[in-house]
Amino acid sequence: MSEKPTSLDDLRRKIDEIDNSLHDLLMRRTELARQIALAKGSNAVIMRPGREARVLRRLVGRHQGPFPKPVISRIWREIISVFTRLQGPFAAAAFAPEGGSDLSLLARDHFGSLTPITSYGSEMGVLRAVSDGKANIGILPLPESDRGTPWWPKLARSGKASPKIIARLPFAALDGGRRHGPEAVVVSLAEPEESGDDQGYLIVELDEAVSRGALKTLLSDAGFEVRNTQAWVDAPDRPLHLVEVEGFLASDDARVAALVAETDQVSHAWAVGSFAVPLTAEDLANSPAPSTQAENGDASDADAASAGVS
Ligand SMILES: O=C(O)C(=O)C[C@]1(C(=O)O)C=C[C@@H](O)C=C1
Repeated sequence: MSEKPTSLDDLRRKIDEIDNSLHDLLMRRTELARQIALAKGSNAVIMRPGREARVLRRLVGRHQGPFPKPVISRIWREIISVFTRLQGPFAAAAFAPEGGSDLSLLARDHFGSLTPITSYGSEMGVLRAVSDGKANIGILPLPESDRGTPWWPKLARSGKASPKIIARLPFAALDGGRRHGPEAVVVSLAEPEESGDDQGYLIVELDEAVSRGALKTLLSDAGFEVRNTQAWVDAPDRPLHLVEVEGFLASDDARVAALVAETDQVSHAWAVGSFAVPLTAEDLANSPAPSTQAENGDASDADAASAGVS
């Protein structure tokens, strides 16, 4: 004898109960925002990118079932962004040139529906907005995607008003981490924060022409695992190299000072930021879970869920 199906009314009652529980928890979480702001103290940095990455990695890592992981991340990005704004002023400046790649959309996906985002037609405009304190964060194209005059040499300055790279977007792409859309870095006057799986950027100014291979050897002798390098002659006598390295790079990393002190060819070096490594397609793929559609042989919905949303 087949089991009597639960009535639609009963199922909806269960959904109402679950919605109420979720809502109660959200209100309880919100009450903590005020306490968190107090615990940080006045003038503290509100946004903590390392902590945010850890929260998202933990939730995506423990997630089970067909609810798409990129949407789990999206929901928490909304929550975390509201929490950031509940603790103090928080606004973004995004590079969005006319007819070019509009990074304000990427910023909206990551920093939620309510974060004020101002668009700028030039990378320098974004950097200035952050340096002048008009925006807490700036969204810029990946340094390696620069075709004209690159923006990253502007980070090679000392002093407090020089923005640093603190995050990379998208962290959990809605296309399931397949990297089809635009990518960006986030800059801020706040220091980057370790997340447990990071990559760093340093800028190296050389006294003389050094081949890419020789520069890599120099850097690996100084203890860096180099992933990528970009070169730019900022002024006739100022060859700069942007170097992406494995692992977190704090502003006061002793290897950076040692590179200048112990290497004849390097005249200056700056640690210019770090970012939490974004979630990959593998991280964001849903593990197949028993579902009625799958059991009934309707694979299309289950496949769409396991691949993330497109
Ligand atoms: O943990 C903190 O420092 C918080 O402010 C909380 C929280 C969150 O909502 O989880 C919000 C903003 C921070 O960037 C990181 C995390």
